[in-house]
Amino acid sequence: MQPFTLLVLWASLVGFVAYHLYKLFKEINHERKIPGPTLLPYIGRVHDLPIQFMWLKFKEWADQYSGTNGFYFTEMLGAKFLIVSDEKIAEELLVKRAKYNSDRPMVRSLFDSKSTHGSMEYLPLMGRNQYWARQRRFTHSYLTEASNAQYNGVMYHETKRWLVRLLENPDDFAFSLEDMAAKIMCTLAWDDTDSSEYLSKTAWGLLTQMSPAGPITNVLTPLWHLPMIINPWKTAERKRHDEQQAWWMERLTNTREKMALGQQRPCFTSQHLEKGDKRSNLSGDYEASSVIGMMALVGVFTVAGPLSYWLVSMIHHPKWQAAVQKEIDEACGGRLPTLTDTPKLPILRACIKETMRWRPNVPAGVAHEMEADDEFRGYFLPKGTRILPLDWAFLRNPVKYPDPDNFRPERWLEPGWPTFQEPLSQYPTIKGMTSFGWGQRQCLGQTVTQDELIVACSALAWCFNLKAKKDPVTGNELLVPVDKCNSLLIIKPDPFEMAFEPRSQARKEEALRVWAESDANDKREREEFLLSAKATINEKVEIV
Ligand code: HEM
Repeated sequence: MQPFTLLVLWASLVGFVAYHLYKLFKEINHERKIPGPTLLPYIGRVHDLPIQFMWLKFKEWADQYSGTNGFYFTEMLGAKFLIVSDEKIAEELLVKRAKYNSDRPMVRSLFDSKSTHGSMEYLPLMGRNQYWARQRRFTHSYLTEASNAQYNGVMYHETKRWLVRLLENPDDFAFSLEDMAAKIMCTLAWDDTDSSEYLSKTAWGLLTQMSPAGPITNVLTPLWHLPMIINPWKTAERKRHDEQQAWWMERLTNTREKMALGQQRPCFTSQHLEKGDKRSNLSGDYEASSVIGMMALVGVFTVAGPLSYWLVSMIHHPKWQAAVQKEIDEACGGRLPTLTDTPKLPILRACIKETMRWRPNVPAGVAHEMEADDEFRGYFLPKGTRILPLDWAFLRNPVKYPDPDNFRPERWLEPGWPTFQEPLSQYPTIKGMTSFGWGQRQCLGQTVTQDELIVACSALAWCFNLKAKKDPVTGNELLVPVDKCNSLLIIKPDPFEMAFEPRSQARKEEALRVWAESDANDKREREEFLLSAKATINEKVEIV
């Protein structure tokens, strides 16, 4: 071919592509479109959205584009996002229009995250389908029953164990904190505290896999479709998934075996197996092991986040730490607080709530996916749009939360602040915070979270002065960062060092004593249970 002909062909091709891209650019950025950052054809806005601390960029765009709407639009590799920065809009879209705005977007790096094909594995990620409906009912009833019945004892027991672990090995606090949350969930799910370490491991495994900051296939989604043989992401996920499911199933099978021997104390799994599948509509063992496993798993990183931030906020705000300690000492007369003291502890509750406002642990929010086209405030929203309720923006609204960047628990305690509510025996409460999500998908763990935080944070205040650690060489205080954290969907602070100073020798001794007593009671109850099981079996054998 002649060079001139080649040149003309090239020029035509480049011209065609440029015209096509320009047309597309005009189309996706047309005037009547919902405001938002300028989009590029095909990639939308993926090029300058950082994977790390994504919620900060979303908030920056909200300040630029939300205006009086309280929302803006963006796109990433074809996925459409309506980012909501005003909680009243979230209420309208996700509560009032919940009927068709309660689906979930697919998580690319999980197999069948929405259970569209019947995997039945991850309740919080499921589409709005039959599995979600029955598992939500199941989870709700088990968590409610647990809160009405036995779980306070489990929380007290594990908190006492934690205090002693902190006394004996304070430098391991990040591990023992999470392990305490895991032990509570393991006791509720299977009455088996030995599983806690593995539960935490699987919890972080799943959380990483489903987060945009996890495998690259969550952002560059086409990579997921490479053939298995050259696809390291799929291979790794297959292994993680299969191990996790096998472990959940093994927990259920072990429970059943122990029940047959009369050696299983009550727990979610034994309760379910006793009732049988019909009562709950679950399809069988696989689904039951998954819904219970998922409940246990979710209860680890969700509670570990605010509890870790509690340490950070107390170290940085000694005045509030002293106020919480004084309140507890006066209300409880020197003994370890319990949940029955809650109405008398508004300062404690205010500091917990303010910690969750100041450092929310799901800062980007959890997306809902639209199941139908909709018209909202004069704008067209196509089916499949992901509605992201940006919690970081809600909780930094300067009208509702004056001085939003600072830790100000008085906003919950003093008349004159927009968020003040009476009576203080009931408020502040973390239940209903925007951080727990919206409408039909609202979090089912609010009571567990509130109870666990009250028990654990009050126990810390009762036993310790939480302080910065001193450098052994220079004697200078080691900085505890306030803004260093991971970037997963649910966050916690990066590892830091701190000191747990017992408030007095007497408190230290009392903490050791109450744990020894609780441990001895627990062991005695377990032995008695096993003895009575043995006696029942012997009786049955004699009768036969
Ligand atoms: C600080 C603690 C927690 C926070 C901030 C939190 C936050 C959330 C959020 C934002 C959602 C999604 C809501 C939506 O889509 O609108 C959610 C769902 C859920 N949460 Fe929590 N959560 C916490 C603790 C827990 C705990 C301790 C449990 C259980 C033991 C739990 C169980 C669930 C379940 C099962 C769902 C799925 C609900 C559904 O999809 O229908 N959460 N949570």
